[in-house]
Amino acid sequence: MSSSTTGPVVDTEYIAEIERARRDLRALIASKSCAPIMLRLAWHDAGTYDKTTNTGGPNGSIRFPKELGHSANAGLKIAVDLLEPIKQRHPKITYADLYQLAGVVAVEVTGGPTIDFIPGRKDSPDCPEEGRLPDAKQGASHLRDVFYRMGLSDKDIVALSGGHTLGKARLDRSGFDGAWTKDPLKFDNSYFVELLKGDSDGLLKLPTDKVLADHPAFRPYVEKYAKDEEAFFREYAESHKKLSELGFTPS
Ligand SMILES: C=CC1=C(C)/C(=C/c2[nH]c(Cc3[nH]c(Cc4[nH]c(OC(C)(C)C)c(C)c4C=C)c(C)c3CCC(=O)O)c(CCC(=O)O)c2C)NC1=O
Ligand SMILES: [Fe+3]
Repeated sequence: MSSSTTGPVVDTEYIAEIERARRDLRALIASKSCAPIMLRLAWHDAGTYDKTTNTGGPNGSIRFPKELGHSANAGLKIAVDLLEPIKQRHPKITYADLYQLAGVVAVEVTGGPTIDFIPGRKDSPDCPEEGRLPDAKQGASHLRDVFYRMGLSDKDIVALSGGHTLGKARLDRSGFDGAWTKDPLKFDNSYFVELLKGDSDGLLKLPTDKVLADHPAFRPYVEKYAKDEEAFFREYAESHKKLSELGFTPS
């Protein structure tokens, strides 16, 4: 059976290859300062998961032009193309594993928490329909619809949104502009500190960011993470692992 149906055989050689790819990813991310877009790529591959149909999720399908063409994925071909040479150097590693490993490394090399990574995701030949990722212009019920569909919780919504500590929005991609934090290449809890400050000094807040501070179900987590970076790191690492393993049963 090919790995496309049963997934890769995760033997000692595959695990050794993963560690070699992890080193290549550290070098790539350091040389290109591309941690934010790598984290966004990992999320956008995983964030299409539907627990009811067990479709979508971290399966490498975002590499196909059809899914890259979805409006929420604008700009992500840059990340896919940056990773292709690493895929060629480590052909046994599935795209699904490579993209999630890139997201884990992106968080770690920018000062964020260590995230447990279990390999073995298989690549899918199928792309999910457009519209499964959240729309930044909507509010709490939309966020919950999307994240609950993935099998994630209110806590996951807030913790994962903390990933906006990295990177920036670009007008030509999403229509939004600017960074969420003062240091977009540092993974820390400043996203939550800025959220509680309200609109200030030219930093970005999407409608889906603002709702985290306004909605009673989300605000307690925002306050917790703004006050206690270790708690944010701990709970972010749990949510990141959960999202990166949607639909995947680590063996
Ligand atoms: C919770 C809802 C949510 C929404 C609606 C969202 C939307 C969103 N996220 C980003 C960029 C964006 N997003 C992210 C991490 C990210 N993104 C993301 O939402 C998903 C995937 C579920 C949509 C999750 C769950 C995570 C968590 C780590 C990074 C690191 C960057 C900066 C990328 C860069 O600098 O190039 C943009 C700007 C795209 C651009 O202009 O290049 C937008 C519009 N991000 C959100 O969190
Ligand atoms: Fe985002």
